[in-house]
Amino acid sequence: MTDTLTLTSPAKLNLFLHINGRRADGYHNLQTLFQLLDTGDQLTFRARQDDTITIAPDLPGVAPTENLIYRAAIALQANMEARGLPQMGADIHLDKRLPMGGGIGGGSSNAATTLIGLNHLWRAGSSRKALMEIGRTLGADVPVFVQGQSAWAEGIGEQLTPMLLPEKWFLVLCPDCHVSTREVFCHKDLTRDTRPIKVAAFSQGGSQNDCQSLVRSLYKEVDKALIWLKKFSNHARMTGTGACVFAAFDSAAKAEQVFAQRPAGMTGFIGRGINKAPYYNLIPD
Ligand SMILES: C[C@@](CO)(OP(=O)(O)O)[C@H](O)COP(=O)(O)OP(=O)(O)OC[C@H]1O[C@@H](n2ccc(N)nc2=O)[C@H](O)[C@@H]1O
Ligand SMILES: Nc1ncnc2c1ncn2[C@@H]1O[C@H](COP(=O)(O)OP(=O)(O)O)[C@@H](O)[C@H]1O
Repeated sequence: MTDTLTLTSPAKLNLFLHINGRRADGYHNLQTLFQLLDTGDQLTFRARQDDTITIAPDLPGVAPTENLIYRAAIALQANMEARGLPQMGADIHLDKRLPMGGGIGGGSSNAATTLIGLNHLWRAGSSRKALMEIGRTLGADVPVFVQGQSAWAEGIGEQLTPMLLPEKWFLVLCPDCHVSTREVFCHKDLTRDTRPIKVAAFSQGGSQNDCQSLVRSLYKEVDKALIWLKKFSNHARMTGTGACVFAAFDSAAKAEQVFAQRPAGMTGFIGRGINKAPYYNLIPD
């Protein structure tokens, strides 16, 4: 076993997102289908013999101790301490490729990849389930990335059923605006009373993103991107609480052909849907 490890931290899309109600603690019960993508950030972990955690480079607008990578490393250290295991540290390099705050889960994915990578490097011996529990304390979307499989999710996103989805090619557009997840969930006009559906209803086309109409009305950039993408796909949709929007295609060539025609100044990427994250086999079940 070496003391350096490089992992891809994948993006996700919410193929649909239904909000079924608000809980007493303010969080929302939802149903969603998480599709993992092969596109992601690159994280390199180098083990240290002392207990220091360093992360380079800094993320613009994120205090070093608020970086989800740091918070994940500290949470794993605390868990190891509670289990009487020796403390170790790490120098972590982040090659950030995914846009932040776009509803593609980059921060949550970075946290999950850190838990998995450091669990391996530090020989912490935690199970997938135990790491998912730690992940839950860091954010609603972290457990699905720790589980490392495309999945149907309920509850606040933590009740997960792995799904085998067709591995399509997704064109993702990233409108130039930052949508706060919290702002959307707190908004008085958010649709939050969608009736729960069964998994099969999704494949019959009975689904939507309940945040989409609200976010379109608040952010004209999202509205414009969706209007444009709908010219090429009837199923173009927003992911999570936005701002990114996506459409699925049967081939890379078709996705690239559409992407090449994108409006001037519009950024985005093409990613292949994957059913398992690249680091899936790093943790024993
Ligand atoms: C709704 C999703 C769909 O994937 O949106 P995106 O963030 O990906 O856009 C996620 O579950 C978000 O997960 P995550 O981004 O980890 O959310 P958290 O940090 O746990 O919560 C941010 C804020 O969103 C609200 N929140 C989040 C999840 C949830 N089920 N109900 C909520 O009400 C809460 O106000 C919370 O303070
Ligand atoms: N390592 C990280 N990568 C991305 N965002 C991070 C990270 N650590 C903290 N954040 C914060 O989390 C927010 C949400 O990030 P991200 O998961 O990329 O978006 P979303 O939840 O919309 O999919 C960011 O705007 C940023 O302030």
